[in-house]
Amino acid sequence: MAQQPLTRIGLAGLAVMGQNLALNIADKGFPISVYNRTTSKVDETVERAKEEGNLPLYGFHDPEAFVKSIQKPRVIIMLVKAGAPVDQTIKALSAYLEKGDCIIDGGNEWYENTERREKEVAELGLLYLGMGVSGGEEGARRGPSMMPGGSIEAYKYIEDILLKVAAQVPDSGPCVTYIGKGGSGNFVKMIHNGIEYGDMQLIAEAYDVLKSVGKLTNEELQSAFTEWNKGELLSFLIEITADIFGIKDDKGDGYLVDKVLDKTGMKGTGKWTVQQAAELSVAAPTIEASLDARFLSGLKDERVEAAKIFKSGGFSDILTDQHVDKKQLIDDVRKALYAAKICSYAQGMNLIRAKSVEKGWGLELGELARIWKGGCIIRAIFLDRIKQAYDRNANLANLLVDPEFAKEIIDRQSAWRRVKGKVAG
Ligand SMILES: NC(=O)C1=CN([C@@H]2O[C@H](COP(=O)(O)OP(=O)(O)OC[C@H]3O[C@@H](n4cnc5c(N)ncnc54)[C@H](OP(=O)(O)O)[C@@H]3O)[C@@H](O)[C@H]2O)C=CC1
Ligand SMILES: O=C(CO)[C@H](O)[C@H](O)COP(=O)(O)O
Repeated sequence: MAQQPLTRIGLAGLAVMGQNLALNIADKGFPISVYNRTTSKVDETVERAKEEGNLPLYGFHDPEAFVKSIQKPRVIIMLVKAGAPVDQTIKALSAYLEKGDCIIDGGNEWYENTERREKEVAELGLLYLGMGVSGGEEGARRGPSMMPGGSIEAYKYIEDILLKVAAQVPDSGPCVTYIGKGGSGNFVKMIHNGIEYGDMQLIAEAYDVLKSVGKLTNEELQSAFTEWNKGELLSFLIEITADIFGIKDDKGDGYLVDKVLDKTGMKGTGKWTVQQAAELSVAAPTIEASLDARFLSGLKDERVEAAKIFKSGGFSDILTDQHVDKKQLIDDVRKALYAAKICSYAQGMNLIRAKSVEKGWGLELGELARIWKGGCIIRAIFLDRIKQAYDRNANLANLLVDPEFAKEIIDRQSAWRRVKGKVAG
């Protein structure tokens, strides 16, 4: 490889997130060195950098050459699988790092692992950040939401990069801020994911009510969700839900959504959120129910067997014969979904507040709502209202008692009750 000037930053771990974040950083004009344990991914990333506009991205097959290609103090972002792979990557890189250099874990890591590693690398004179990154492949490439926590000195080294690489929201700025000390960045990202679980479950239940009780067709479902996405529910998850109803199965007849197996798993952040809720004695019923729903959805074979047993025992489909005013039901479900969403976010924010008090992190909840407004999976217009609630009162005990949210819940309770009634049959 020809001699090249030292790069500004390094990134190790070139799967979906790492590859796209590295290209994003290069695209914003910061020369970057990249490395991956399996070297074919290095070559793949270098090839993409060429194709996507000759971006200043340089690949290395060997950790020593990789580390030495970065200007001092060196900053390296890791985007590898959480757990042991992070320890192994730190070990491989720290052999060549020098005092004052900095390691950033951009993965979905358990916050206590970050706190342990921060102490371990401090013994080598290295700085450490745990930085949650949200937005999936597209967000990483075009602008994610990032939640860096740990060494403020390390954050200052790369603040200029993060501010440019993050999603930019016109009225509220880049979707990144220094979160706080220790593992706070990972903790906040974990709760973000718990909220994401809650959002996805609420949308799934809204879909189920409209389909099972309202007998809406996919065209009607798409139209309802598209309308919802123009108002208070405007969000990435509602937008992609509307889109999926319009996609035809390219391998057979009908719509893709009707062919998708109703079975899911999870990688762990939602489970950690619920475990933390129990540890902190904070009620988080929506997030807990969404985790339970994932457990149950995984038991597809058992559910099919159970349905046969109940049907043969005379348990009929109680929803079939209800009279339904579709327009009224769509409107009621929209209001119920919004009210339930307020409750779910209130639970997530309560968890962050409780942990912040326990750890002395001093987290600013309004600022978290601001950096979730763009780039991340839970991005939504609704986060503006949460930011405003904390601007009105930074010490708000619960989002539900903010006067505006309280009014929104009260205004929607009749609709919410009607949906409950319809579902109960
Ligand atoms: N995928 C997503 O949409 C999102 C993921 N995240 C988080 O970001 C992180 C990266 O995610 P993603 O890009 O999906 O990648 P994966 O979580 O699938 O991890 C794959 C990467 O980890 C590396 N790796 C695995 N084991 C080791 C090891 N023992 N030593 C060194 N490297 C190892 C792989 O290297 P190799 O190629 O050699 O196997 C590869 O680079 C994870 O923590 C994930 O939870 C966060 C937000 C969204
Ligand atoms: O972190 C994320 C977004 O912010 C990813 O969506 C993550 O992959 C969530 O995984 P799962 O739902 O399987 O736990």
